[in-house]
Amino acid sequence: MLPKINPTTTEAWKKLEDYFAGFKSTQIKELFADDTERFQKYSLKFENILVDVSKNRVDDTVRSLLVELATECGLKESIGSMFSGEKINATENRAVLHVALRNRSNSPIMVDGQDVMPEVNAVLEQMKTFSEEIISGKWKGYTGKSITDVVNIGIGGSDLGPLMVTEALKPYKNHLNLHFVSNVDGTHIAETLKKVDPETTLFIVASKTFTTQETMTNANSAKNWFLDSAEEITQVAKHFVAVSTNAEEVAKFGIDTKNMFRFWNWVGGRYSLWSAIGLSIVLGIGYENYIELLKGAHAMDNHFKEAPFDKNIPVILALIGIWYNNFYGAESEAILPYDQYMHRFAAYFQQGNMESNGKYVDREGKQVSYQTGPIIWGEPGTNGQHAFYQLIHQGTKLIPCDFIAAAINHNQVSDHHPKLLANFFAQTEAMMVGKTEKQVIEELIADGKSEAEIAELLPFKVFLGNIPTNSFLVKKLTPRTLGALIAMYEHKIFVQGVIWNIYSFDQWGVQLGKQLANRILPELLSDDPVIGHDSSTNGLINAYKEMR
Ligand SMILES: O=P(O)(O)OC[C@H]1O[C@@H](O)[C@H](O)[C@@H](O)[C@@H]1O
Repeated sequence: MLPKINPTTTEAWKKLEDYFAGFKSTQIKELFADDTERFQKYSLKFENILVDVSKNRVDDTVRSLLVELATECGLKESIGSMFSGEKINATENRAVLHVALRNRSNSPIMVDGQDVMPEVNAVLEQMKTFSEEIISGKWKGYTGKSITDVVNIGIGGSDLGPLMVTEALKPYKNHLNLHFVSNVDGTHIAETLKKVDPETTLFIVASKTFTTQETMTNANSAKNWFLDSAEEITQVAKHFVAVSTNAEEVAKFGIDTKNMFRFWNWVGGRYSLWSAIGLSIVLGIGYENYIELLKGAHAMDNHFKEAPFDKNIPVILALIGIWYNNFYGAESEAILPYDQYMHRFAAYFQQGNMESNGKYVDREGKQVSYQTGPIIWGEPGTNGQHAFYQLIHQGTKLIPCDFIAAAINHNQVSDHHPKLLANFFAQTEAMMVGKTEKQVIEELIADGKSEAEIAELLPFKVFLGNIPTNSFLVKKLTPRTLGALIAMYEHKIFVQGVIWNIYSFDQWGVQLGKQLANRILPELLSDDPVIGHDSSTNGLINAYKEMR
């Protein structure tokens, strides 16, 4: 079980607070000036991934106190508890074992006295056989044609993971066209159905619970659309498969449970791309590439389990995040991949982080007195540079940024890649060094500005700098590398949750909106005026009824 330690009561927290008082205005560039070895000391290597954390407001004392904090908060024991299948998701009484799904060394992992690995491997085998039939064209639709298009219908973790990964690994894609439908807005399914042919389309209904309103609504609409052409209900079996933990609901929907790929309640929705929820990934890039993704994640799992905290990449990243979140008061973190294929990566970890660590109640059931999970956001570079970087450089908020790029681009188009990377390196440097008054004056003189003009423009052109960044430079974005990167961020989230003394694997916060929507839906369908809510909600609903 996870310990219940309020981090602010630890010795390390108090030492960090004391140290922070004297350290807080330290400039990162001064830390470099004081130590020519800083890059070597503050960068870590994992396979083909270089993680440079040297451009942070962290010195040796901060790093060792943060490591002390992790130790005092019982991180070592907590990692052991997760990997050994203890029910660390206490509010749902479940183990947390996405690591078992990618446990390529196959060592036994026990839940309730039973090794889960044989079942994990059996589902992988089922995914392999099925995907080979679809990809090779052996699997035929109801008119005898092979499948050309796959539509994944899911939302949240049952959508974002497969979508992000299949976009990131597009260079590994086969001939199948992948589509993802998540939003209950009819536009999403309608626009997708315009692009596909019922004779050659496979629908994957991906839902852990198989009760999610959006997914079931989209799945029913897809089934009705299909039956408009196919007419025979038995033909659904050739075009609809399910991925779920809920066999009963799958059968009720009309999908034969032999066309169901199962997973288990110890897989959290936002950690499920490693489970059968990854079926659309397997179909899109082939089984072997999917296994490479799992292997990369497994290698990162082993690093996380075994490396000492001061050399442990997810641990160091988590601790640096806590330093900014809890001591500097930073409210958000930006994830900025300089890789167009990774354009959904920030969105994916927005759910990963914010659903996991967006909690105000600690593991004792008490309201916390300190900040927990940060707001996560981001877009691919260089687009962000021409949109929101202004605020990062010269706004009033501290935004620590993660920069991710590959040394080798999958598309070697003239000099695009050196230009992309020049921007990557330039931004992390600019964020750290800023631009002093002296530099601005020199530039303005060189531009031929008068003294009066210089005095007027000067304050607007100064950059304070000292904005912290982590840089992740990978050799090439392969399935294995992507797997390792995803696992790295997952474990960072876990470490932070352990230290903040919260439960990272439930998501009760999404329930209230669902409950209220279920109450309002029948009100929208009737013609009677609505009076049971506050005056704003009543007013909006009644106005909607008049407008429609
Ligand atoms: O896979 P399901 O059961 O349809 O759930 C989809 C999503 O539903 C949301 O309500 C949950 O907050 C997510 O964690 C989950 O991924």
